[in-house]
Amino acid sequence: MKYQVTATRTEINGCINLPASKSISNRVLIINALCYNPYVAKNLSDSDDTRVLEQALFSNSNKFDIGHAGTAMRFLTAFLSKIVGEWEITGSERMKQRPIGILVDALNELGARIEYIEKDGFPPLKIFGSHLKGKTLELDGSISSQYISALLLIAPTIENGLTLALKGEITSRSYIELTLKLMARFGIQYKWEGNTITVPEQNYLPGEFTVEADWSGASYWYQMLALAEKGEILLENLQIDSLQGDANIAGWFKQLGVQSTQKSDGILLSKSTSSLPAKLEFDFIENPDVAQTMACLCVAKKIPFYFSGLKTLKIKETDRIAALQNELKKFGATVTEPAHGELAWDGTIDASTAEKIPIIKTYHDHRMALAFAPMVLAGYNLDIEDPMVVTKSYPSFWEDLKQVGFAVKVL
Ligand SMILES: O=C(O)C1=C[C@@H](OP(=O)(O)O)[C@@H](O)[C@H](O)C1
Ligand SMILES: C=C(OP(=O)(O)O)C(=O)O
Repeated sequence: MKYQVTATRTEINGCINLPASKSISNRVLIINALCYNPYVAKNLSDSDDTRVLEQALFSNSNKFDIGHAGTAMRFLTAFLSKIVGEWEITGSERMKQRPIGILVDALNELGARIEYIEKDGFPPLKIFGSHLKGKTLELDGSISSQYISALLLIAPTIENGLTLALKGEITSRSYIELTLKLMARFGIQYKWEGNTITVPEQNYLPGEFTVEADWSGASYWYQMLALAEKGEILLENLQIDSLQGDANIAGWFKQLGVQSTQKSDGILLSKSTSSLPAKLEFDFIENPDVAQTMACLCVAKKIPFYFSGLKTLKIKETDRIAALQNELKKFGATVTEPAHGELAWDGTIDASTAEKIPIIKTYHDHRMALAFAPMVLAGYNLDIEDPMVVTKSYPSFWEDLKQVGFAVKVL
């Protein structure tokens, strides 16, 4: 199936009820399971990634298929390692290509027994859960912060707690901070000094919790407002003062003419008259999930860019570097990869590769659909292939677009 997306006007106005953060939801689900919390978290995400984790945690089976959900795969692997029993976790074909060896080695060192069912270093996994004993582990922090978060979440419940000595350049540090801040909300004490995080053995304190609106999902509305000629969007329940690292984008978008004003019921996005920068440079090491938003925005606005901190993009839902290069070419933009983890564009549009109605491939990656659809506000007509990929993080995206006046037609 394809969607044909068209902007019926160049102004957008409306109130958007954003999805809840799947990153927060999935951490709270694990914490609640670890402390038998009698309170169900409020405003849990309705995304696929949260649904699969919730289903696994409340299932009577010992075999789980978590589809495309990276956090569910990593967090559940750590969680099941300390639950006595035999478990199997698998996922989508892509999940079977996303590495998990660093986490598996760490858990095996703590006393679990995890075996690879197909290929060494990758899901699916067979887990023989047992009593884990904590120690100091050296861990490569440069591949995915999700391994670190997975270990931290179970750390207080392991005999003697856990100390992680992180090696290499730490990627997605804001997500490690998110994990620790949420653990602290449930009573956990920890120390983070230099590259060493120590979590003593202790009990999580059950309690009530409400999940925040999703800042990565908000990025598409910032992008739309930056592209629209006029308009105002209220992002309901979104808070500038957030646990999520992607709240950084409120600052980034100032230079792109989008103003964020905190209101009692959310953040009001409005247009300011500031002139656009001649070139944009961003480091995505803390914010990998908004790289596609910014790349599509720059091409639509014809702003040359140099992006760094993108090394982990090749092992996400798809190889996002290649996916961006392939699809932005359909707009005439040749985006280069000057070095591993970098993307650059000189602002040139090559008419010979620009397509009249680009048909955007989504590669099983929600963020390809979410980041490309807003480009229609720059005057393009687009077709988006396999548009329901958005349910991984933002199930109501197409409905929200229609609500503010976009035409979305099934082809
Ligand atoms: O912990 C999390 O909730 C996440 C961490 C990040 O992954 P990496 O640490 O693999 O970069 C991010 O890209 C992902 O969408 C969610
Ligand atoms: C990378 C993402 O998710 P995950 O790694 O949890 O599959 C994402 O949502 O952009």
